Amino acid sequence: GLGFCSWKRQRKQLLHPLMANRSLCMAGCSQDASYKRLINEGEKKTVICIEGNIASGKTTCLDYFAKTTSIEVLTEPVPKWRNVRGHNLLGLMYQDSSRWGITLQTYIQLTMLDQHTRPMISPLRMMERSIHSAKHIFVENLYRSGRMPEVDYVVLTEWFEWITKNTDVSVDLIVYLQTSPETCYERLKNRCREEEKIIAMEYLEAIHQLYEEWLIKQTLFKVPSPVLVIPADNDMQKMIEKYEENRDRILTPYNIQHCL
Ligand SMILES: Nc1ncnc2c1ncn2[C@@H]1O[C@H](COP(=O)(O)OP(=O)(O)O)[C@@H](O)[C@H]1O
Ligand SMILES: Nc1ccn([C@H]2C[C@H](O)[C@@H](COP(=O)(O)O)O2)c(=O)n1
Repeated sequence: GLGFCSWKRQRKQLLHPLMANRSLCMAGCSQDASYKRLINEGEKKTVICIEGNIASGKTTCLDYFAKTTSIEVLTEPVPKWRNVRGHNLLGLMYQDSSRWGITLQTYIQLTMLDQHTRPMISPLRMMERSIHSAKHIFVENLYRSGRMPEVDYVVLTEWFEWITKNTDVSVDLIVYLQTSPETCYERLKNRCREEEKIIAMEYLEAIHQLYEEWLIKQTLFKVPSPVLVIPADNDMQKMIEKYEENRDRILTPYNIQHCL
């Protein structure tokens, strides 16, 4: 019928050395989500999310693919987070995360929903992060570290669950730029974003641990798609080589490759 992969083919993907383990349930969820999009829009569209710690090189990676392909590239809407009708939510959050963490994350959830659901202008969309990592990494970290009250966490969770059930925020492939927190710390200092000057090594370590639990160990929350892991501690030249080596795997996710 629609040409989706069989379970057998989905499972073969586990054999690729760069692919992180994934549960059987995930494969089903991914199929359902893709199916929903296909029904809704009449043609297959593919969404690839670039994930990784703060300053791991996601924007740089997206810029590279934006320059070398004709796909649609959506960077994280950080400018919006820095200026919501004159309010800098990112700055407020870093000044006082217990007070403003919930405010920032509520707005990030909205802006990521907007990114996921806006009409696609090309058959292939590459996004920086996703509504999934906003919830499973950043909200989770605020809650676990005692900087988000349980009542705020459960309200955000209810919103997130409603969104994932009732809208199409599906993802076909997660590309995880896997870095050490030390590398991110160095890159963060070089990037020198004003609001982030306060970020300590411990914060990057906590985000790193959550990413590893979510995408590598797959023990945190359900992963919404297959995961391609690209070690990303290397210099720019080496990273470009890795992007080229993985170009086909990134731009033609396995479940799409075998079903067209
Ligand atoms: N492979 C790399 N080696 C050294 N510096 C890098 C590399 N990739 C990105 N950078 C630099 O590190 C900083 C963070 O990169 P960026 O792409 O903005 O990360 P992210 O979008 O993940 O936060 C930027 O100043 C960028 O120029
Ligand atoms: N859900 C999120 C997403 C991002 N942030 C913060 C982390 C960074 O300071 C900034 C942008 O992230 P980057 O692209 O540099 O990795 O936004 C957050 O607090 N919550």
